[in-house]
Amino acid sequence: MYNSQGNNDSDPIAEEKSNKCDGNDFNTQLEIYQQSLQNSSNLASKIILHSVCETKEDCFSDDRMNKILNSAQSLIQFPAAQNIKTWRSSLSKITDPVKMFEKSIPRCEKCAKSQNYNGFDKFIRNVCKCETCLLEDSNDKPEVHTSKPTNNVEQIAREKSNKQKHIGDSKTDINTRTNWEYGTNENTCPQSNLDREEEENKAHKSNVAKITFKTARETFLASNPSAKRVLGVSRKTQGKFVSPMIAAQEKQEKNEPVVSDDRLKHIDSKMVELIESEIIDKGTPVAWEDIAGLELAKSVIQEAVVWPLLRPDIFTGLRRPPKGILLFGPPGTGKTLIGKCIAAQCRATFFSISASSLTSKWLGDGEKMVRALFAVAACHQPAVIFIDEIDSLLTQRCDSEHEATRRIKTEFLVQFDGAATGEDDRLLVVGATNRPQELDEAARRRLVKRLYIPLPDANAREQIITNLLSTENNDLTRQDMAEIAVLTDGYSGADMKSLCSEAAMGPIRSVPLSQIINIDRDKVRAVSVQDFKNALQRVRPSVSQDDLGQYVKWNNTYGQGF
Ligand SMILES: Nc1ncnc2c1ncn2[C@@H]1O[C@H](COP(=O)(O)OP(=O)(O)OP(=O)(O)O)[C@@H](O)[C@H]1O
Repeated sequence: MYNSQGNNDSDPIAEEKSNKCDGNDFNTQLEIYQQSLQNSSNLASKIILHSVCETKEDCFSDDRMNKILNSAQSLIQFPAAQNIKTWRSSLSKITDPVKMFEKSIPRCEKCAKSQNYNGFDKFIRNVCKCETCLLEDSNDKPEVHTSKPTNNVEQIAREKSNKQKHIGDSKTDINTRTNWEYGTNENTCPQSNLDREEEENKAHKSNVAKITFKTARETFLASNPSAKRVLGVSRKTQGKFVSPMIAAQEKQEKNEPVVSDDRLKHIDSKMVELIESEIIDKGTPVAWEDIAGLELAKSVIQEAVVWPLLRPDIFTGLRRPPKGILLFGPPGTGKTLIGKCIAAQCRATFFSISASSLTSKWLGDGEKMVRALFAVAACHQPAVIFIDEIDSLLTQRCDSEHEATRRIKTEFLVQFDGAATGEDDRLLVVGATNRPQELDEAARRRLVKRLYIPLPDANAREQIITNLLSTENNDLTRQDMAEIAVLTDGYSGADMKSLCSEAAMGPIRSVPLSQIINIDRDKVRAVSVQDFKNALQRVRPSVSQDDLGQYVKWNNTYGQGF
């Protein structure tokens, strides 16, 4: 059926086989297989080819066999161009597809001699569990046949590029060649040809084995490159013991960020790293519409800081923006939201730190931290430094003040004065406090704009309810929401959020306990007015009227006056 010249013109068996098959169907399958060689994993390709061979075993014409042989060559990933000749000539003599694959199986000598050897099966499963192979597996760095020592992974990568080239060759073969010219046109003695072929075949098989078989470790590392990391450092047999702790430290030192900006030259690189990872806020940007009410505060902020930060060329001289603003008022009224919104509107980097963490968490390093914070912010301009609870940093001086706290405070004032002194600097400090009366005079003087952020009025509360319910299934009308807004006089923005969360739990609580795990999301009923009425019993306002009086008084004395 398939003669050594590869000429099948007069082969009646081949013709008969060809007629038996549905040519289109078979060609489609082959095409899928050939495509899979380029796009799928080797294993996937092998499986596809296996099914092609299995189902169409009795209908291979020579032309189709040519195609399969070409595909098989691509599949096996030739180790080196010089082996192509031998490989093709040996494959061209095989007519039975199963034998053809057997021949292409990378196998050890022991397996090859074994009576029970079922190469095709192992080829499909890509395993060989004989002792020789297991031994080879444990020496996880096989030698390769090139002059330069390389590892298996590099070798495979190189072979992949050879493969691409080879696939191109194969396609040409399919279209233009009917003869296996490499194997048949050689003008040499047949016996010596056979011997040489045998030797070359052996060498080739061992090369294929090295490439096709990967150790478990190599396979694992190929799919998990990060697994290459080891605890501590890797050691040689004669190597000195290195503690993982020291190694980790050294590694950290090596990984230190390159200090590219002069302003960071004298700053502790670990602090820079910490600020960049923990203090720079990368949360969702806040828009003005997200902040309910507070219209006056918003318009002052827009005019005083947002526009100047966006157009520093216009806002010069007397129009130069303040370096710092203070937002004061009861807790949970949206001061942090405003800080975030300023940063988002100015497309600025938002640094958010709580002053109390400087005096507690960073006590001892607080001074350095302040210096580092301003230096990093200067490198990330435009930047907004938001300091929550600024009162705990800039309290009025007293005799009992802790030395460390006093030093942090002094450093803050020094940095604040030194910051944004250049014409092009775009740095804004936003301080927030619930206890403005505790701020010292120096702080008040520096935070030029002092804005009262009061409790939300009825309209703002209604807007907060509307915003929060927009993502929940509810059957509240506008009038219901307005009524709830009236009932929540004295609630802060944060209180309103708690109230809505509590009400949203109503429908869940009405689901019988036995169904809570399996119930369909759509079957949970909508949030109702009654849920809000129940929630109002549980969530009470957190700000007292007495406190409010103090804010109003301070606002009248030091505030912006609205
Ligand atoms: N005006 C508002 N508009 C919309 N939501 C608000 C408003 N005020 C408060 N909230 C809600 O309350 C939450 C807390 O607000 P935020 O942290 O800004 O308050 P704060 O004034 O900074 O509080 P604190 O003084 O306790 O730090 C916000 O995440 C938001 O959901």
